[in-house]
Order: sequence, then structure tokens, then C-alpha cells
Amino acid sequence: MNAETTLAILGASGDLAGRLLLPALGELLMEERDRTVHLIGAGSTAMDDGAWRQRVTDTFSSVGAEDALDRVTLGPFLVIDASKAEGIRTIVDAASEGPLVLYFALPPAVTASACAAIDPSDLPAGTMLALEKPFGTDERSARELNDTLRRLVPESQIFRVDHFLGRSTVLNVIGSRTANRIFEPIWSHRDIESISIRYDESLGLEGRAGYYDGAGALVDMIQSHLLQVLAIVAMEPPATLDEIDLRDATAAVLRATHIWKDDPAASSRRARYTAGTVGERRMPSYVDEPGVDASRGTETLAEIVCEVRTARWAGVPITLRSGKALGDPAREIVVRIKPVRHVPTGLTGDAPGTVLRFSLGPDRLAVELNVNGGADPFALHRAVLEADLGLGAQRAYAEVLAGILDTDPTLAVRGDAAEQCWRIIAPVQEAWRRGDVPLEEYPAGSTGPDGWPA
Ligand SMILES: O=C1O[C@H](COP(=O)(O)O)[C@@H](O)[C@H](O)[C@H]1O
Repeated sequence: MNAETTLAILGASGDLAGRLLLPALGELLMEERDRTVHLIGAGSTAMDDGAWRQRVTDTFSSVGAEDALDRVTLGPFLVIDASKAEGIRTIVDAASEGPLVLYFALPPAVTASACAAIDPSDLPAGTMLALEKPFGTDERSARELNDTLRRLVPESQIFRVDHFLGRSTVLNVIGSRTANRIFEPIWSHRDIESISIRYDESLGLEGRAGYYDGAGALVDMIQSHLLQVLAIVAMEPPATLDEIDLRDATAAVLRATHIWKDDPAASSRRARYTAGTVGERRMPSYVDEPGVDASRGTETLAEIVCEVRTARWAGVPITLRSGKALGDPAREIVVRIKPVRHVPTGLTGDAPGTVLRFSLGPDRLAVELNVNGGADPFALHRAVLEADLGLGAQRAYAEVLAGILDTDPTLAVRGDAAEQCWRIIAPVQEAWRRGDVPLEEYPAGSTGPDGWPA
């Protein structure tokens, strides 16, 4: 664990800092009682020190982390212009001894111009840069952003934050698939029929039109989080879980990932929600949400099918799907194993393939398999073995934040991987732009458009 780190949050008065980052810091400090942090807020509009203190206190209280406040040395809230080199200088001057983290909790375009404005000689040795997704807007801009960042600090000090990499269930895939002799030898096209990674949400836009309407489900969830999950599920088992081995393995599998049959029109679907009811909640049509520009045709549900073109995986469809305002939302990684080739004559009933279901909230692992017994002792039935894995989604951010404060980028997205994720989805974006894939509709609260399997 690093000695007292200065965590400077740019955009400290914004939504991301209040909703995710500060609560995650509170949770982390509650769990790791030896850890202390010097916290600096920065933003473009003034906040007096009392209001800044109150914001930190309130967010810590909201996650039951009041006791952690005494491990935060609260620095000032600095009013800066992040697009000028002086902005960062002001922060550096206010930082204490010890490592400095500049956490850009800002819209991506603002982060990119803030990073471009930094004079590298202003950064103390060891400075870490943490950025929120999306990293660029396409492969080229991601490469440019990476060049900008690497001009400032080495790759090992750049943290492209993806909180899905801190989710306990995503990390649990590594142990489940590599540390069990029943799964490790079958983890390939020989035994696995298909994989599906799905993250459906009942939440709608929640006032985020400014960002989401320009992103849509494909970029917001698939380009970023779900491709990272795919990389963990499909990577070659690394020799170690250190930052080099793990990130080499995930980057290699992303390099081999392509849209199924190179046919984005047949291998992708998109849709957006119309008015409906999710649980008790009445939701307007996506296009009637405040701030939405209907002419953009933004999708709120996206699905793509990929293939990892390696000896291990070629021929296995891997479906990634995510959407908003869905009823009965499934959030899971489903690995379908092929059925056995022959069941002894005398056993009755179907013997579908075994299914592993890693559920991403609540965090559970379920193995669905065939057993026989009951009134007819030779009748096959489905049985489910379940295990609770859970620490929950909020802990995911804390896990990623711990890595940043400890200068350990293992759970951060490496620059080349971020570029690959844009490369993978580019053919789908082009096909959608050309109008090759219709934008379907589904009522909020349903499980998606008619004809899409639930
Ligand atoms: O990054 C994002 O993730 C959330 C889903 O993750 P969760 O851990 O909050 O469930 C998604 O709602 C949001 O649109 C996306 O930007």
C-alpha cells in the first residue's frame, strides 16, 4: 500500500464524483483502515471549502463510511481551467508529499484537452493519471489520446478506469475457469458451444442525455465494459496475474476478436425503448427524454456477435448485449457447454448441455446440469448448483480505485486494448450508419423487441 497518496479529482463537483468515485473512496477507506488519502477537489466553478467538506461528508455518510472521514486529509477545492497548463500546476502545488493521482472525472473531450494542455515537466515523478471511459471516440482518437498520455507518464501510471474489471464476479471467472480441473480442460471450442455476456438494466436515461445520446448502448457498454469481460472469459490463461501477464493476455485476445463472419449487418441488432412501465415506474419514450435529439437515432439496446479467431475459440459465437429500461433484466455471463455425444439407452428425457451462469448482480455462480432420479429413477432432470459470490457493484469501483492508489494498473485498461475495442465495433458502427441494420423498438419494461430471444 502506498504512503499517503494525494487524490486530486478534476470534476469533483460533478455527477461521476458524487455518484461513484467519492462513495467508492469511502468504502475503500472503511475496509482498509491503514490507508489514508489527501483529497483535493478541482473544478471550473467555485465551491467554498465548507461546501466541499460537506459534499465529502454527505457522500461518505450515504455509504455508511462516516468513520472513514478521519483517514481523509481534506485539501482545498481549487477552481481551475483544466484546458490550461496552469490548472494542473495549481493542483501540483497543493499536493502533499507522496504519490499524486490526477483523476479526470470529466467528460471525455474535456479530459482529452486537459491532458493535451499539461506540461510534462510540471508533473512530479510517479504521477498517475486516471481517466473515465470512453477513451477516445474511435480507434484513431484513442491512439492519439494514448500518445498524449504516454508523453506525460509511462503506461504503467495510466489508469483507464473500467469498473467492470473490479467486479468480483468478473474476476471470479479467472479462478473458476483456471483453478478447477472440471472447467480448465474444457475451456475451448472443443467443448463450449457458445458464450453470452449480457448486461441489461431496468434503469433508463436517468438524466444523462448529454453523454448517453452521443454514445448509445454499443459504445456505453459493449465497446468498453463487455469487451473487457469477453477478454477475461476468453484469454489464454496467463502465467501470473501481474499487470504484464494479465494485460498481455487480455490484449492478445482482443486483437483476435472480430465481428462474426465479418458480417456486421447479420451479426448485430439495435433498438430503443418507447414509453412503458418498468416495475412501478412509468417511463417516457427514449426520444421524449429531456435532452435527447431523436434525429440521432441513438440505440438503447445493442447486441453484437463476435468470434475470437484463435485455435482455442474459432467457431464459437460470443454474443454481447446490453440495454436500458428492460423488464426482468439479465446481467450474466453464460457459458454453454456442448451436450454429451451419447446418453446410455435407458436414461429418459433430454440431456441438454451443461450451462455455467456467472451472474453479475447479485453475484452468483450457477451450474445447470443433468441428473436423474425421482419417481422414475432413470428420468433425467435439470438441477442447479448455486454459489453466492457477491460483494456487489459499488465494491467494484473501490477495487479499481485501490489499484490506482497503489500504482497497480492490473485492473486498468491498457492503451492498446482500448484501441482494439474501438477496432472491433467499427464495422458495426459503419453498418448502422449506412442503415444496414434497422433501429427496432421495444416498450420500456419489456425484455426487448419481438423476436429477440429473452
Ligand atoms: O459505465 C456504465 O455502467 C453502468 C452499469 O454499471 P453498474 O455497475 O452501475 O450497474 C451503466 O448504467 C452506465 O450507463 C454506464 O455508463
